Amino acid sequence: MAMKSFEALFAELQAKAACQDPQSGTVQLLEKGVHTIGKKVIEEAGEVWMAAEHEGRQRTAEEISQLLYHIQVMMIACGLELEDVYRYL
Ligand SMILES: N=c1c2ncn([C@@H]3O[C@H](COP(=O)(O)OP(=O)(O)OP(=O)(O)O)[C@@H](O)[C@H]3O)c2ncn1[C@@H]1O[C@H](COP(=O)(O)O)[C@@H](O)[C@H]1O
Repeated sequence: MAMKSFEALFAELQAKAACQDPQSGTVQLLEKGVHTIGKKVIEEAGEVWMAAEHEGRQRTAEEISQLLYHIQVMMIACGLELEDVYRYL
């Protein structure tokens, strides 16, 4: 399986947002706005917690990937670049 880095996914999502690809789930989610995206972030965070407590390493990794995705969608919805976040790390 081809691995995708956090940075590569972010670049892909920014490109999708820029071209407004109507097939893209990301574009559809961005249209719904920060309130809906925020709910997905919380939902995925809860799923990470539950997986970590009860579902093992692989399910936890999967849920974390979904949380990272939704965090990136939130960043794009807020007009944030990777550097805007990285400067606080
Ligand atoms: N990495 C992801 C990714 N992770 C999670 N998700 C979305 O998050 C959902 C998971 O949420 P849930 O756990 O609630 O599962 P679900 O019940 O299927 O979710 P619902 O759609 O019903 O809310 C998935 O169904 C996807 O819609 C993702 N959607 C897209 N990507 C990647 O983003 C890129 C752009 O995708 P598109 O915008 O769809 O072209 C591609 O590289 C994709 O692989």
